[in-house]
Amino acid sequence: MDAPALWQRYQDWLYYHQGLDFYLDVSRMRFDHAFVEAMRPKFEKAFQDMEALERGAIANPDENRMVGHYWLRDPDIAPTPELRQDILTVLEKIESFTTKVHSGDIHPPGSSKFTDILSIGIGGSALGPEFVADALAPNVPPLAIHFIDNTDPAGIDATIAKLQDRLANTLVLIISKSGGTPETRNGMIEAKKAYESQKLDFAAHAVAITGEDSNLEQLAKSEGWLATFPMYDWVGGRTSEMSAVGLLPAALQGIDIRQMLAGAKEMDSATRIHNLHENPAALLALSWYFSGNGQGEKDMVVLPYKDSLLLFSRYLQQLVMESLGKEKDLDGNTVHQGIAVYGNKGSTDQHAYVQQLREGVPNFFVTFIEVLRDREGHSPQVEAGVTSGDYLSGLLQGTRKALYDNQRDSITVTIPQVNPRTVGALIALYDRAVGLYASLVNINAYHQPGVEAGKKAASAILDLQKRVIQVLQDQGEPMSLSQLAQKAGATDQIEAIYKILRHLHTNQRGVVLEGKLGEPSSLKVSAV
Ligand SMILES: O=P(O)(O)OC[C@H]1O[C@H](O)[C@H](O)[C@@H](O)[C@@H]1O
Repeated sequence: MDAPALWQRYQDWLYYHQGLDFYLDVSRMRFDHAFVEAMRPKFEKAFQDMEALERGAIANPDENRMVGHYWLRDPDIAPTPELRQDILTVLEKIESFTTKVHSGDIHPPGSSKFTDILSIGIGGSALGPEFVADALAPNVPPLAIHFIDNTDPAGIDATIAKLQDRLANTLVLIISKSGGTPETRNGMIEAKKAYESQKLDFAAHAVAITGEDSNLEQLAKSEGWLATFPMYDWVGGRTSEMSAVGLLPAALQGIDIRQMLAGAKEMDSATRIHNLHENPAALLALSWYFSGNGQGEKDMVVLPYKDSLLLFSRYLQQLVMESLGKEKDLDGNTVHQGIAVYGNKGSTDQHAYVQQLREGVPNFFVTFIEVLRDREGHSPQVEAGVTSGDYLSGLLQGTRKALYDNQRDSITVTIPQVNPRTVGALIALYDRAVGLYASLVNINAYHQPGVEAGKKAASAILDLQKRVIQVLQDQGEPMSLSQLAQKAGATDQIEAIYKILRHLHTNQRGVVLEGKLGEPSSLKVSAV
């Protein structure tokens, strides 16, 4: 396509939302008129599916649940007055709790104010709060946030060490919808021990955000924690940023959550429109479908050209991959759907892997996220008439062109600046694009059956570890791995036993391995 034709295509497809000052450009996705026409009936169905979902249909049939994250931004569209009231009540509770924490009305036992937050959660109970904190927390927030989002002991130590001197003034948020995720429970137990080691009352510092009647809620109530906030079964973890999961930590950091909700609500209205051309989420879903042939054949590389949006790619990775990565479609056919998502930020990544994007395997499309406002205040010149921000902007345009010239497609999302409204709008845009795309490819975007397999296998390994330790303790003599496996009744799991023992041995957990470590059959194992 020559330059005038490309400029015309750009103008024909440019989407602009006046209220949000938001642009979407899909002109560098090479779909043609025939493709768009062929997709129209599929989109009509997708629009209707989304309408039914918003009206309260069981859009997550496998878990027999409604899908209501859109109601959080506009409680008036909740399907019943009770649900509407629940949403409003929680929002008021978040705001009044936050006001009291900021004023010192709610304070830790030994001092006048909380200064820090330790947020413990994983997956959808971490990625949204982490992204929003990075994107929006003021430089000097009323409370500074820290995260434990794994069961890595060294990672837990590093976070607790940073907080050691301020633990007495740290508010701990335990976030888990199910209230039973082991990584989160482990983080909580370790945090509790850190409090106890300083003779601090953990309960007086702890807040739970969790589903009704979960183990975590029961624990919080029985121990008299500072507060609990509910999570509803109709909000999925990966779409929970606008529930208490995301709003409470954001509000405590001084982020304007009403603006986040307003931006999301505005984008929700814009993405409800039954018209491909006028609906930015539909344009995204159309582009994804085109690029990957409706089968995820190409990866989505997300490149925000703004440091504060770095974690957006990681946030989207869960939203897109956990929602769309499914073995079966809604009719039970095996389809192995999904779109792989990765990315960090531009221009930094241009000095890392963009070489491959330009010249290597053409198995991706890029989404550039452009932010028009460079910074607050004046920019110095780095060359005559040129600022650092001009460079960032030029590098984005240059990469987009260099990729397009080499048959690599891209989408560009443009926002005026990073603020609570635009971040809310971005989250809402992708919520809807994922929902529409799921309808196009006929899958349930709101469950995650595949995650269970790894959890079950991990719990079987921990059971095996207990059995193996018991056998070792009962047995006085050193044994070979195969003898041990036989006595534990697990001859088919000798490799797992070897790995368990190697880990216990390294951590001096009462197991000694003798022999050549790289030759498992030479090893003798005993308890000490
Ligand atoms: O909030 P939780 O119940 O602790 O769940 C935390 C995360 O873990 C699960 O395994 C799911 O795959 C995620 O969708 C979820 O967000």
